Amino acid sequence: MTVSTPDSPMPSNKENGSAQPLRFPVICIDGPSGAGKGTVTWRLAQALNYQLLDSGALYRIVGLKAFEAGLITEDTSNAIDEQAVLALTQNLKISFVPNNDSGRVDIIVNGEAVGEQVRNETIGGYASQIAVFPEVRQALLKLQKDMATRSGLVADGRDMGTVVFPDADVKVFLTASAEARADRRVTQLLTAGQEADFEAILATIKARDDRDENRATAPSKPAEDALLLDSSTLDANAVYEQVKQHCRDKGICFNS
Ligand SMILES: Nc1ncnc2c1ncn2[C@@H]1O[C@H](COP(=O)(O)OP(=O)(O)O)[C@@H](O)[C@H]1O
Ligand SMILES: Nc1ccn([C@@H]2O[C@H](COP(=O)(O)OP(=O)(O)O)[C@@H](O)[C@H]2O)c(=O)n1
Repeated sequence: MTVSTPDSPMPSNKENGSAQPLRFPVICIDGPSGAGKGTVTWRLAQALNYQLLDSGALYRIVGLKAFEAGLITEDTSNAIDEQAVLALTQNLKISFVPNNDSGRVDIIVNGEAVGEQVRNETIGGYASQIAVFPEVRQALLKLQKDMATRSGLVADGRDMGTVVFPDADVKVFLTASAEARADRRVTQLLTAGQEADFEAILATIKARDDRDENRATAPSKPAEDALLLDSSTLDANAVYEQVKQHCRDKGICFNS
């Protein structure tokens, strides 16, 4: 699998000691579904002119393709063929293109744009089913690391601060209660003109949390040096301001 993004010419804007080689800053935003990671990641990437890594999109694409290939079925008790998912993963060519209208990246797979369907909860569930496979995670590791070699990076996921970028300049683990996160999903779906059942959404969020937190490889958990931020009672702006201040404390320079 390969991933590309539009080249960014921005050099490091982290204060750099003259004895150290120039390296690009990395900011990791990890946490469970609906915590607000994507929202704060987008704002940081915009403000800093950094690239954005939506690592969840990688797992979602693999989950979607595995489903389309018949490797995942609706019945979650059926075993999934890890080697077949791995082979499929290795053949994917993915690129991310920032989309100012949606405030997320558009995902291009093998030259074709993937629709918004990839963001839905069903595909999120498929993603978490294939995300337990160590070899699939390994196949996605190098390309994620490579994204930090071209410019500053804001990376959104579950294991950005623990596994992919353990030496990152800034690590944040953003949480919120399952109820607050389900409530946000309901609002999101209703705003998009879709139906939303709070109890059903809460149940799927809890099931995904459980799978992500309890898998053996790269479970979702805060890095030891991460700032823990509970957004249950904070609006998106307050979260952004707190994360921005933490970035400043860690030496990241904002122009405004
Ligand atoms: N602090 C917040 N308070 C309320 N709603 C929020 C907050 N942060 C994000 N949202 C909204 O919640 C939904 C999920 O946010 P998102 O950033 O996609 O979360 P994640 O990437 O962690 O799954 C979106 O509709 C977003 O606008
Ligand atoms: N770094 C990552 C990112 C996502 N994932 C998996 O991919 C799924 C979808 O991630 P996502 O970030 O798109 O999900 P949301 O938080 O947006 O709902 C997660 O539930 C995880 O199972 C992962 O294992 N590691």
